[in-house]
Amino acid sequence: MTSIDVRDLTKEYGPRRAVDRLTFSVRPGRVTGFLGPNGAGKSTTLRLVLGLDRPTSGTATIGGQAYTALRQPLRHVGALLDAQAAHGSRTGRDHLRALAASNRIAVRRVEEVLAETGLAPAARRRVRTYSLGMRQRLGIAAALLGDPGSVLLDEPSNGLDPEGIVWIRGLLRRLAAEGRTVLVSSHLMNETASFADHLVVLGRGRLLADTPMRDFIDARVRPRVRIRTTDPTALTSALARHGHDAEEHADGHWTVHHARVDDIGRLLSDAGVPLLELTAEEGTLEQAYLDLTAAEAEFAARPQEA
Ligand SMILES: Nc1ncnc2c1ncn2[C@@H]1O[C@H](COP(=O)(O)OP(=O)(O)OP(=O)(O)O)[C@@H](O)[C@H]1O
Repeated sequence: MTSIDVRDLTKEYGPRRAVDRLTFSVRPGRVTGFLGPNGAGKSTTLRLVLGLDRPTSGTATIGGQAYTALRQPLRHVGALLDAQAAHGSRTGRDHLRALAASNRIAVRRVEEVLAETGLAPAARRRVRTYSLGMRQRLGIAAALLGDPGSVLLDEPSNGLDPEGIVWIRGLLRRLAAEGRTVLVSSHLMNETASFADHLVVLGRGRLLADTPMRDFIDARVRPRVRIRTTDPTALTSALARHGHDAEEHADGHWTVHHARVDDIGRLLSDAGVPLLELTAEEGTLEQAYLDLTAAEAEFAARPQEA
């Protein structure tokens, strides 16, 4: 299966560097979340990978080849960049049939992707009558039409209802499990956390992180433990003996910061503290992402302060 390789990629629009010497690889068999604040350069990078724009310098390849060098590119890479791209006066089925014909894709694939994206009942309707969520599904159907080894999706959950969001999550996981290369940009952290294995994070055109999602979170958010007990005195003294501080909350539960549930559970058990609840509070992707981008903003602000 194919990797997407971005090497020293730079794109300047006049004096503005939208993408700045970016190097990363998107590997097959996992879902890579593509994150970064507004204007970080995600869409520009996707456009460069898809040959829709020319880099100022550097390269972006899919399975070692530039997109523009691929014969029948939809068979190699499927992309959803702009769900509004389909012609409003065509039916969903005709839109996909036209795409299949111009890319020498078997027409049976049209029915397969209509079924896969849940659009079969709406296939005879004109695209202009589609809701935002249906257009999004049509864009995803088009991306899957050529049964591609790589899939690039820009904000695929956009406009989808809760059922659609659950569906896209399963679809992304399945595409990765089939060995495909899956890159998904999103601003929704909870959503990204539900499907991504790996993250590539940009800030002001540069690479801020390229790491497994679990490592990304663990490196930035210290774990906490949530406790409820019938004996707060025994709890706080047992914790204090081991150098832990506990914070009490209005509803009576306690938080031990910077601590692992296994360690706290063991020491409270040894001390005979009666427990009603003992829960690991793992860091979230949102906390870790905000921590990284805040640090980046601080770094950006420093030269101006000097
Ligand atoms: N065609 C263009 N002409 C001039 N500047 C552009 C063009 N396309 C993008 N830019 C600029 O490049 C930078 C990166 O934009 P880009 O759209 O790639 O970011 P993004 O990470 O996708 O943002 P968002 O999350 O808002 O979609 C921004 O400063 C943007 O204004």
